[in-house]
Amino acid sequence: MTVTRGLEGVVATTSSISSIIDDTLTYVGYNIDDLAENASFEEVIYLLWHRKLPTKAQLDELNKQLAENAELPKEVIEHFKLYPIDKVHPMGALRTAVSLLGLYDEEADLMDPEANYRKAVRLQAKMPTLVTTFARVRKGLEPIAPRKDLGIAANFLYMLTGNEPEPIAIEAFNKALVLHADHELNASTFTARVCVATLSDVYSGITSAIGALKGPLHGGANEAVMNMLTEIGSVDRAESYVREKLANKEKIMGFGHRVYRQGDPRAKHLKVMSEKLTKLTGKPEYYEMSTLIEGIVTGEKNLPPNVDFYSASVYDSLGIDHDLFTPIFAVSRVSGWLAHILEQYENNRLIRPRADYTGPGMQKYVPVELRD
Ligand SMILES: CC(=O)SCCNC(=O)CCNC(=O)[C@H](O)C(C)(C)COP(=O)(O)OP(=O)(O)OC[C@H]1O[C@@H](n2cnc3c(N)ncnc32)[C@H](O)[C@@H]1OP(=O)(O)O
Ligand SMILES: O=C([O-])CC(=O)C(=O)O
Repeated sequence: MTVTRGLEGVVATTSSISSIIDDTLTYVGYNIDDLAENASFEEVIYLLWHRKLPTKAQLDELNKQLAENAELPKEVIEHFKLYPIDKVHPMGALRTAVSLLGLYDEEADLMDPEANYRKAVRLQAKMPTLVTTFARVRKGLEPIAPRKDLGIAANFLYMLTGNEPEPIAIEAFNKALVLHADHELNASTFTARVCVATLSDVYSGITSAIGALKGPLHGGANEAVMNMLTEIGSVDRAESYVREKLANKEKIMGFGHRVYRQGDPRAKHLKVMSEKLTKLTGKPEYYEMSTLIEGIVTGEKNLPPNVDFYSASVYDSLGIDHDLFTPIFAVSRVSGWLAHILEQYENNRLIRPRADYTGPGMQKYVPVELRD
């Protein structure tokens, strides 16, 4: 048996959702650069789920469905209040809450394609509300209900604070949502597909995917980047900090990628937003620190920044708590996970690879009282 560690380079499925070819990322053939500059997150959701951009009427209909489904069952809000709030990471809360949502969805185990699509709409609609509601409940604040007249980016920021966000904040947040929406067969998407390939339900698939995204080698890296910037604290400390880490063979969060070699095409959009927003909010040092770190890591290790690196200072500039960064990734990526889950159901085969056994050879069972 040949083992490919971490399944690097292994092609495990066909998919018509997104592609990474020669370091270029496309969603259904649309270059991510084009989408980041021009598209709303809702248009991208439609694109991923239907493999075409919506007409105005189709987009209006999707927006209406999302708005109608954004409120949470009151039981889920009450459940948040039972969590050991000061010990719970919001990704753990989100993973649990999505699983709980499944219990209140009468169609949870209904397997026909229309029912699965309806569940996709309901889950996508509720993800921002789950994150913002938990963020408020844990601070002892009243949850703020979603508004029907706001898109997902504006609504998220509104539900978090109760204030209507500035246009620049909506633009930045929408761009981040567009950039994180899908990424071929990344670890969390693969997890979702493995789960539903057993013909398990959509909620189980998304719950599993959230668990995989949480890790710091994947979506959890954006929070880890912010922790690093906070720990460094000032621009003059950045160089020695990073050089010491590299000398100790420690990883610098937000750098490197399993697939990209020349660089992650999403990072440059977030870098531009980070420069703009950190200046506007009077915290340019986070951008300056980031560019300095980028120069060192790229120079020393030839590792360019990935999507998580500049998203950290963007979200921080928007006044968002650092442990909500990865849940925000999930608010966006759930669109891709759902697209992949629906695609998996359409042409399903159980995903079950093999392991090359390296344990002991055949052994004889010895009763417990005779064992040394
Ligand atoms: C949305 C996303 O999921 S994007 C990725 C987010 N994750 C991070 O930013 C965490 C930091 N980055 C990493 O851990 C890795 O680059 C990964 C997990 C993203 C990709 O990893 P892989 O392709 O498996 O590379 P692997 O971890 O085997 O590293 C290969 C070599 O590069 C080094 N390397 C990789 N990333 C980094 C890094 N961020 N900092 C320093 N060195 C690194 C490794 O130490 C290793 O060196 P060695 O060969 O001397 O032992
Ligand atoms: O593709 C990957 O391995 C990780 C990544 O960048 C993503 O999920 O956006």
